[in-house]
Amino acid sequence: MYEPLPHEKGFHVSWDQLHRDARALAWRLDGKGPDDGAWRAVVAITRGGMAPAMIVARELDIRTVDTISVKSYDHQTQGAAQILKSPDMDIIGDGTGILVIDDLVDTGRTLDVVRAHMPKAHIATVYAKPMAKERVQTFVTEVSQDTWIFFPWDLALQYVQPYRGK
Ligand SMILES: O=P(O)(O)OC[C@H]1O[C@H](OP(=O)(O)OP(=O)(O)O)[C@H](O)[C@@H]1O
Ligand code: HPA
Ligand SMILES: [Mg+2]
Repeated sequence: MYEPLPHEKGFHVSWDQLHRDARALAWRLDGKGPDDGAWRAVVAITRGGMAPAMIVARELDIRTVDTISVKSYDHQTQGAAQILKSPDMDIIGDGTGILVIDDLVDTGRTLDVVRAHMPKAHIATVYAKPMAKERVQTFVTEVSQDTWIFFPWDLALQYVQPYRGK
């Protein structure tokens, strides 16, 4: 039975930060595709990879965008990763020239499933935890394994008590 990792720290990412970090990811990927440096298509790993994939596709002028739907978590509890929907394999082929984008890699279980589907794809994430960062060819920011990343689509502005007083 899988024991959830102890997430002692929280890393809260705003929309602005996510946008900056996804643009930094695009910058690292620019011109790094096979042959002439171009990428054939972007595949977003839903759902968390969709916003970063859109930003990367926009920056790199990639118009062919598909999705692979993988589910492995219910809130912070991990189960077996399963593919709920595949991309168009006529376009993807073995993955050569395909840029697969996700928001983060944690244990790497999601990417293992994706990699088996597209062995030659280039996998990139915005954030990476040390346990499985080698499963990703390109990422922007590393956070410790005991950090839970909170993405802007899971957050809302709210009042907080000042450190002192009520
Ligand atoms: O490296 P792993 O341990 O597999 O974890 C990383 C994956 O977990 C989250 O997705 P989740 O399954 O929660 O679905 P979501 O993207 O729809 O929120 C996250 O978006 C990554 O895809
Ligand atoms: O740190 C995380 N944040 C959000 N979703 C996740 N899925 C696996 N790890 C994480
Ligand atoms: Mg996900």
